[in-house]
Amino acid sequence: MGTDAQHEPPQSSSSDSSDAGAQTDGRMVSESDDRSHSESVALESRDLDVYYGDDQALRSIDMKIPEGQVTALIGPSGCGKSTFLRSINRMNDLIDVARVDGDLYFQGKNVYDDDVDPVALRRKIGMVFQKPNPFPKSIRDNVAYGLRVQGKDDGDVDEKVRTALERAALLEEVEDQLDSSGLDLSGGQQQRLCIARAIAPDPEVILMDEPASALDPVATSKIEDLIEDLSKEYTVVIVTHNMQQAARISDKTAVFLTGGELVEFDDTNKIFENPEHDRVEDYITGKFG
Ligand SMILES: Nc1ncnc2c1ncn2[C@@H]1O[C@H](COP(=O)(O)OP(=O)(O)OP(=O)(O)O)[C@@H](O)[C@H]1O
Repeated sequence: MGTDAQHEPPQSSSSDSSDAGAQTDGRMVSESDDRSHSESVALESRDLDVYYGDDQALRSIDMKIPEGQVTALIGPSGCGKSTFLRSINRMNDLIDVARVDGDLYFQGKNVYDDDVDPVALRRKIGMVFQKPNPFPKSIRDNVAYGLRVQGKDDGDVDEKVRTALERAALLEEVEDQLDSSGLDLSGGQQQRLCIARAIAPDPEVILMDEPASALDPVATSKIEDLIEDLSKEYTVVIVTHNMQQAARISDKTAVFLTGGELVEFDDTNKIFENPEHDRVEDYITGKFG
């Protein structure tokens, strides 16, 4: 990372919620938008490129992801949505051929700086995957695992496990079976268990890669309600193939198109009702993708 003015780190996203009407994403935030009152930046990518070997998957991505909101990443298959999501908490580090250029700021710090510990980073930026992947352990131990890896498993583990299950809208359904295997739950319950595991260590950000795509409509609807709830406490970034889902649950939408380009990023209503780019309109209206 350079030290010139162009590469000055952004101000850390404080919890200051007093700057309603402040400039964000180059636009004035309307005071009439309820959620904009607390719109500070949680994550910011600058000129982010990602390569797999010689193939470039993302091209010069600049994006400011607001704190305490749901940001949806949409676009056709292979356009780089998951790659971008994984670059936020350095999951791409686990792919041998992946290489990242550019900056990704979280709390005012470039997560690609040499002194950042990716494991510690992932405790603050949790992740939920497409396929529910509970451990072959009890429900309690699945959630407690999230605490254990953060060394927060002292004292009131049970209380913390219950709190996480409650936040994940699962407690009521599993209260009497905390010692049963997580694998015995339905797909939708397993996904909420994975969400409970991700939020147990109290992260700041939750990344979700198509978290409902393997679920039936009822389970999907529960996950969508949960995501909206979670955004009251966490910043949520979600990859989805389902445009109706993006329109229903997100505050901001980023549209990636083939070639790994971020074509448009704006309020979800604007993207779906009046996008700036014809290519985005074509995608939204199903002309391709
Ligand atoms: N582990 C990998 N090794 C090599 N190339 C990869 C790897 N993961 C992704 N790619 C390539 O990077 C590009 C972007 O993939 P990515 O999975 O990020 O897209 P996506 O928009 O999430 O796609 P989908 O909607 O199908 O999941 C694709 O061309 C893909 O083939």
